[in-house]
Amino acid sequence: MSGIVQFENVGLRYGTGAETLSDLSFTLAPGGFYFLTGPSGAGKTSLLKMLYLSQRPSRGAIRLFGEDVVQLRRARLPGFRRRIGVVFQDFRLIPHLSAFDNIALPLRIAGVDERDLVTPVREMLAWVGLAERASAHPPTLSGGEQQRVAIARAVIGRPEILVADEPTGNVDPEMAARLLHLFDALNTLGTTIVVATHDIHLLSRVASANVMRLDRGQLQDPTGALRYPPRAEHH
Ligand SMILES: Nc1ncnc2c1ncn2[C@@H]1O[C@H](COP(=O)(O)OP(=O)(O)OP(=O)(O)O)[C@@H](O)[C@H]1O
Repeated sequence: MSGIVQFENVGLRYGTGAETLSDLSFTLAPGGFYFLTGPSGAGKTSLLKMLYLSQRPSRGAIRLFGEDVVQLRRARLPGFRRRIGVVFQDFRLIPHLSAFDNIALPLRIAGVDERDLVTPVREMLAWVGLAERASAHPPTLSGGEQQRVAIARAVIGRPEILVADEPTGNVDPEMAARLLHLFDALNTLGTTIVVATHDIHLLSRVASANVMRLDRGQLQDPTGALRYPPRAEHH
């Protein structure tokens, strides 16, 4: 079955304790919008880490873009990671770079000419409501402002997959709706979106979204829609 992300019987165990995640089997369709929800400690962040290749599973198979990534050679990891935008729960901004330069980073790494990156970075700053804060450094920004810089940095390179861990945890409901609209717009352009959130109000805001629910380390998928998606969505 074709999917941009495929998990098959994936389990994750930290150390020698019980499995944190067990028997995860699901397929994400290219161009889909997915929410990952579940109680605190259910394993949402752990699942996302395996998805963006910062954590190997203890068992099972993971394929991204049709390729097995569990046995991937280290040298090939950066090539895969470039195709995935990540909004980390703790932002991971570079403190000595301005908001502008943090957001420009993926474009600079991709070799985009300096003249060509000013407009997209400024547009992205405006999108997340930080046009006036372009030269501010992360330590001088509020939590919500840092979160918005992190989101702008994750989406500016138009990644094929966007993974966001609680991306609206530090902003008010109005800004949360605006950020979700940004994800929706990116989704319309073809990016597959995976958003982990506690916030059940967010879930109803994207009409086409699928909801994946984690509980005690297992994915609740009563309809089987995740394991056997009806078809890829086209926009
Ligand atoms: N690096 C690690 N080493 C050991 N245990 C870990 C590690 N990371 C997470 N855990 C444990 O795995 C479980 C799931 O954590 P995880 O952060 O994935 O949950 P979560 O659903 O994202 O929670 P939250 O919504 O509170 O962020 C927790 O019991 C946590 O203590």
